[in-house]
Amino acid sequence: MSNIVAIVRNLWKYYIIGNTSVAVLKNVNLEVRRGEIIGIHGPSGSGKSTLLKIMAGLEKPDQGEVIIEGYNLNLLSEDGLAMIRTNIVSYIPQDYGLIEDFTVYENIELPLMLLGLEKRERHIRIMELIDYMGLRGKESIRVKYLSGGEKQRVAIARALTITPSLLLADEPASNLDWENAKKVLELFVKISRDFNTSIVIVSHDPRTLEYTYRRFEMFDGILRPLT
Ligand SMILES: Nc1ncnc2c1ncn2[C@@H]1O[C@H](COP(=O)(O)OP(=O)(O)OP(=O)(O)O)[C@@H](O)[C@H]1O
Repeated sequence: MSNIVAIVRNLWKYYIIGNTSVAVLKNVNLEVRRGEIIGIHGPSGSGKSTLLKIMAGLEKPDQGEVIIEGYNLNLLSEDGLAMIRTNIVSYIPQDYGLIEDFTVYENIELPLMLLGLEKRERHIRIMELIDYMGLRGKESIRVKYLSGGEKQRVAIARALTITPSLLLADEPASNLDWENAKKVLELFVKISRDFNTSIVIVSHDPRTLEYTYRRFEMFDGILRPLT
């Protein structure tokens, strides 16, 4: 197994805004090592979410490439990209990406159904994750009734159903007060230790960087290491 989980090489992305084409990622390069936590800090609109979505195979770059566990995402079909998302990379969107009317249990169950696990196996895995994330007792509560911190923990539990090599977290602490944000960030540290998962956390809050080992700044589409 290679020590490098992901390589982002010479990545460019443009959006048409009004009548003009605007570069939102400008020659972004990044290597993610196994088991490390990378922090990317930058203001709103600097391109952080766009980078994560491209790394998750949810959007395509205009130039450059992303290689995850040896797979060049540019060369994969839609089925291939779906395989990456169900087996290797988990992306946690800023709005958690949960189904608000479903219970905690049902939200965590969905990806396990996609993986084709039997009901009994699903149950064992769901309860393991519920315990791991400190959500015991909340299984049958609909997500819409949970606090922001609890929703974030359900979103992380769902992302962990596959034990990903790479976990991409978009502003995981931004909707939380700092006490709850710290608990979530400590969980990411625990996950990287327990499963050797590589984690990329993007945030506009510089305090988030305290929980990461290698730090970068994104400004106007340019990614630079922070020293
Ligand atoms: N699908 C899209 N179509 C057009 N423009 C887009 C699209 N997605 C993002 N943008 C623009 O690209 C720029 C970068 O957006 P992005 O969401 O990557 O930034 P961000 O750093 O994650 O900010 P935030 O934290 O506010 O989400 C913004 O100016 C945004 O308006």
